[in-house]
Amino acid sequence: MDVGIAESAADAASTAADLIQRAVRAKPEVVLGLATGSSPVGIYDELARRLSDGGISLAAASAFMLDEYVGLPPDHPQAYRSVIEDKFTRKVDIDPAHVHGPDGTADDVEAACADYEQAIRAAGGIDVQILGIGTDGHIAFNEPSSSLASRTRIKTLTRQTRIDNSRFFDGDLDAVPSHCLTQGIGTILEARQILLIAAGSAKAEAIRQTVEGPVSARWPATALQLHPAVTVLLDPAAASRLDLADYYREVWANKPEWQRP
Ligand SMILES: N[C@@H]1[C@@H](O)[C@H](O)[C@@H](COP(=O)(O)O)O[C@@H]1O
Repeated sequence: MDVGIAESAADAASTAADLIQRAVRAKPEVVLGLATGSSPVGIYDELARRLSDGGISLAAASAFMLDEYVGLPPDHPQAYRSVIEDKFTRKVDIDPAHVHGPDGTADDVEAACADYEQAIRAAGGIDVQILGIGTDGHIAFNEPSSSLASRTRIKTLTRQTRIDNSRFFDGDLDAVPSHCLTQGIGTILEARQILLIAAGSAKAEAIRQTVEGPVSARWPATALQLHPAVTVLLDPAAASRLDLADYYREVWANKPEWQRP
């Protein structure tokens, strides 16, 4: 795991955009894995800025979202399909027909999840998966106790996650759906490269567990320790509980040019 502790959340987002820009230049038909939530918004803004500067084009790219609420119509402002359009895809030149998400309105949930897995495979797999992290250590919506081998499926959200996300529903906990469709941890681990971004002290414990804790379904993001190409980009507050922060800073500062994101 590469752990980068930036001076600020904005710097972390800019470093993440560097990594994605490099991947897009190497493969214009890159397949991106998109996360919702507030954490990746800085990355999306930075990519949009670079696009308008001519530094990047996503015209040949495609994308797969991590997860979706069950029961919200796709045009609901908090449906992840709408959120990703608002925060990212409408600002860049990616073809909207090439942006995919799990179907949270499907009658046959199992078939919808199997179809989603098949669509990812048919696209050749995800090249760069962007991740945030929940305060309880979830990635996508893989809540604690999720199988580390799980595939796309329906999950029940924890009360903590619904409380955390109620800020997007005017603070109304009852308005936050109780279920979601989410890529599984096994699905996420098949991405070729994974980029997790976190900021703020509320994420510090989840980050400590993710980077330094034992691999355990109690903290689902710890499964990322099993992946060979993970970059974790943090602001100082999110990194504040790491025992080995000085070591990570030293490693990052001394990376040879070819190893830099
Ligand atoms: N399903 C999403 C996750 O993909 C996201 O990483 C996480 C953190 O959200 P935020 O970045 O807003 O803190 O919560 C949501 O519930």
